[in-house]
Amino acid sequence: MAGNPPILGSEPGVVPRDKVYTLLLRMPLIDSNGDEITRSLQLNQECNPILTSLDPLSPPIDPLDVLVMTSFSDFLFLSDASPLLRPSFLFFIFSGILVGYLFVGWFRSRKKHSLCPPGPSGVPILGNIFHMPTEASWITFSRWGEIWGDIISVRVLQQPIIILNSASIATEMLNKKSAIYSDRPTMMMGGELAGWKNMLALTRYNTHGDRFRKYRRYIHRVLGTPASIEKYYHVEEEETLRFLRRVVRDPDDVQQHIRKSIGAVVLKISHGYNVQDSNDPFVDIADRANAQLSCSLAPGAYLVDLFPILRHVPEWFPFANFKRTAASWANTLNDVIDLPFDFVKREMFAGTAVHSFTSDLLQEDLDFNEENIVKWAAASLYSGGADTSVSTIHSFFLAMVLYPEVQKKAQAEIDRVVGNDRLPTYSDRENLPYVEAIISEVLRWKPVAPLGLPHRVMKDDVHAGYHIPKDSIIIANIWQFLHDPRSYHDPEEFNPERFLPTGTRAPEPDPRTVCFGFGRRTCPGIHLAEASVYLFCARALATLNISKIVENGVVVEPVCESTSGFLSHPKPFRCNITPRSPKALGLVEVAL
Ligand code: HEM
Repeated sequence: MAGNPPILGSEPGVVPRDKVYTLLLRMPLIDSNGDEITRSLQLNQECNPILTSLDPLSPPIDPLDVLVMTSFSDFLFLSDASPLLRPSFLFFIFSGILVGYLFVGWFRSRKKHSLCPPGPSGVPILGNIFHMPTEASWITFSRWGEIWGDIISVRVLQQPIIILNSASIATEMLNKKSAIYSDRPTMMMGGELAGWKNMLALTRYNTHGDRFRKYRRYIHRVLGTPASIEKYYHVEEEETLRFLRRVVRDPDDVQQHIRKSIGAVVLKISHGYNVQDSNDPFVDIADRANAQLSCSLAPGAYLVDLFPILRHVPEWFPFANFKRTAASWANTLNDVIDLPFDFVKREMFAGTAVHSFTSDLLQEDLDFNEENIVKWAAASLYSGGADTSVSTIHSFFLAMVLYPEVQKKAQAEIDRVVGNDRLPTYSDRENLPYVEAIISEVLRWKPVAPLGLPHRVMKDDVHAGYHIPKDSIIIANIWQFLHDPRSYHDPEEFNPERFLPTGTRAPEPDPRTVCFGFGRRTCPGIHLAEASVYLFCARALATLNISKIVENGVVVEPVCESTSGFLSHPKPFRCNITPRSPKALGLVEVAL
């Protein structure tokens, strides 16, 4: 090979096709004297590397001397001018490396895996990848429980996953040993590429423990006890009233009305922001961001979550749509983080800010880092609080359509305790045990997060005699805990009575011990969620009749299914909603 061939990318037009291909190295190669040897690497037709020194007079360098210093990822491919650089070739090299990597991982993990909990047997290297359900995983995991027991292990590629099918095992493991079970796995698509990793729900406990504790401390100060929620009761009361009014005027879009009102409650608490009646920019963008997060967390939706190495694929690469999607999600996320925060700062500057999570914390003398933590903690409230309570309240409406006798009983209790001259308030709650039992039953019947959020164990552990390898993902099958016939009689049935003790029967377990998660990751919004769900349900029962639609004399059965994402919602269903009486309508229409 004569002379110095041009470096691809700098002069792509003069590349001698099919003769020699030059790749730029991401890092220059340095010899033992610290001198730079070369910035490029060439491949001859047989793909053998030729390294040309920076000094044109010195002979070519033996690649064996220096190639060990590089790795595949150190090469920056600059041209598609040659067959070697075409996507098919890159794909071939890439696949080879991937298979090698997986094989070594599989070989190493094989022995340890034999001590893990039982589970469906997988295939070499890929493990149980083909067993993993993509729809309603909680049902499949429950069925596996019937075969392999309460603690199951599977492996997806090299990733061990432990599935818990018993509430007591989850409590023993995730609550009692929370010091090692509180991390989250890396979520490559949503967390790393789109940037959600800074939200509390995805924050790593292992590597970002300080940040995690600050988030939790700040949120605890504002929402940590039932008493701390009391100062937001007026917000809940106003929003439930707006909600009822919207439902009475437009009963066909109840889910949208719930979403808007719950969004308004959370934004008021997190940023002191008053939501507009329609097309509110903050609610719209936050809902879009939440939908994107939910999409990114759906198991198996993105290959990059299974093959994290794919994150290095450049955006222009064929099949790299996920990179472009992640970039667009990152933009939505930036808006959701920055816009409401900037709003608070503007209001504070103008002296018109009202009390809120963000404005209260910004009163303190915070440095840039602390301010950033407040900003993300406030956004974490919205992302954690909006969709969850919406799903629970929507499930309540579904239950009332399907179980009219339950509705009548609750209305009778409200009429007896509250009367019909006013709406129920928080002070009535302790005198409304049947309404309280309905709320417990909704939380049990259709849990919002059927598999919670995944935990990750930070150390090797032994639990119930099984080896739980460090870095395993732990999935608590909350749906199964709440539908376990060992704890709940006739679990598919919506039956609030199960929570009311009789002379001969103790109440069944309170779903709150599991439906809000475990250990140091337990939902920090539990008291706010409880307050919202209670008031929305009690006031809806006091003022509305919710029933099946009758069309041409035929009763239309509502759809009674749930969506499959990591947050599960009732699928859209039709129902008939009317004011209970002219007096109830008057209470709803009262001026705010
Ligand atoms: C019915 C309503 C709700 C349910 C059933 C629910 C359930 C859950 C569950 C299961 C988790 C995961 C816990 C774990 O990893 O073990 C969680 C986390 C979380 N929830 Fe809730 N939640 C609800 C409402 C709320 C509300 C109203 C807020 C805030 C205003 C909120 C904020 C959060 C946050 C920030 C996390 C992440 C905590 C962390 O990772 O440390 N949630 N929730």
